[in-house]
Amino acid sequence: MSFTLSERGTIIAAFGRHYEIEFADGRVAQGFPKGKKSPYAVGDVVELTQDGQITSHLPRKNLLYRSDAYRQKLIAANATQLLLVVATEPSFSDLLLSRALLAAEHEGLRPLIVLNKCDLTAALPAAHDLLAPFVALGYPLLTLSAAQDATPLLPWLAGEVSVLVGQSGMGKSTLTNALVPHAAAAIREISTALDSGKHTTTYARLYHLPNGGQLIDCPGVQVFGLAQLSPQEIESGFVEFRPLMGTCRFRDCKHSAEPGCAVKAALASGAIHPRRLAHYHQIMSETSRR
Ligand SMILES: Nc1nc2c(ncn2[C@@H]2O[C@H](COP(=O)(O)OP(=O)(O)OP(=O)(O)O)[C@@H](O)[C@H]2O)c(=O)[nH]1
Ligand SMILES: [Zn+2]
Repeated sequence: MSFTLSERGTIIAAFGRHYEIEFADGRVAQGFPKGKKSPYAVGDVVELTQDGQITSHLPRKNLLYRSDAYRQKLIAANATQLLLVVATEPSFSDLLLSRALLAAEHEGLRPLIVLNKCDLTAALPAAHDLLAPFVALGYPLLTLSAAQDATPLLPWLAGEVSVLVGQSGMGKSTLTNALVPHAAAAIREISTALDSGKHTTTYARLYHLPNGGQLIDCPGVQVFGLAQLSPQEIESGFVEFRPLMGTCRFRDCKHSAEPGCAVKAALASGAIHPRRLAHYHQIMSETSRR
C-alpha cells in the first residue's frame, strides 16, 4: 500500500498553474495542480501533497468567475463581498458593472461599489451620473481617493473576505497598498519572479488585513463574460426585474417589442432605467449565441 501525506491549506496566490498555499500555522508552500488545467482559485481550501501537488479542493461556498463559450477564468473562491472598483478617470464601463453585479447576485456576494479617485473632481459629476441607476437600486456606493485616504473602506472590510474587481487602472492596487502593509513588496517580489516588468496586476493574491478580514486583489478585467448563467439566472440577477418576473403577457417575453410587457411598462414609469434594460439585452444576446 502506498499513500502520500497531504496537508490542508488555503490558496493565497494564483498565477497560471502556480499557486501559493498558506497553512493554518502561517507557513506558505508552493503548489501546482495535476495535469494541464488550473482548476483552483485564490480562496480555495485545498489538499496539498508533500511534493506540492494539489489534489483537490474542499466544497466551495461560492466561486466567482467569468466565462465565454470556450473557457472559464476563475477569480476567487469562498469570498463574502465584492468590491466593484470604478474611478472618475479613466471613465469606466457601466455595462461591466452590471455584469459584475450579476455575478455577485448569483454567487451570493455582498456588493459594494467603490468610486475611486474622487480627488479628480472635474470628472466626479459624470461618474456619479453613470452610477445613479445602481445607487437607485440600493447598491451601496463608497466614494474615496485611494491615493489620499483609503480608510473609509476599513469598516466595510472587517470580518469579510473581499474581492477587488474592476477595469485596469481604476486603482485596485493603490487601494491594496494603502490597506495592507507590505503589499507593495509582495507584488514587486512576484513581478520580478515572473519577469513581467509591468505595473499592472497579472495575478490574484489574498492579503490578511491588520484589523481582520481578507482582501483579494485580482488582475483588471475588461470583459466579464457570463456564459455560465442561464437566461433565467440573468433575469433574476437584475434585481429590479425580480418583482416583474412572470408578469409579462407572453411567458417567453424578450422585453423588446412584445405587447403587454411588464418590463417595458416599468421602463415607461421610470422603475427600470434604460441603461439597465440595455445591459440586460446585451448580456442576453450573448447567451442566445451559445
Ligand atoms: N488621482 C488619483 N490617482 C489614483 C488614485 N488611485 C490610483 N490612482 C492612479 O491610477 C493609476 C492606476 O492605479 P492602479 O492601482 O495601478 O490600478 P489597478 O486597478 O490596480 O490597475 P491594474 O493593476 O492594471 O488592474 C495609477 O497611476 C495610480 O497612481 C486616486 O485616488 N487618485
Ligand atoms: Zn416583457
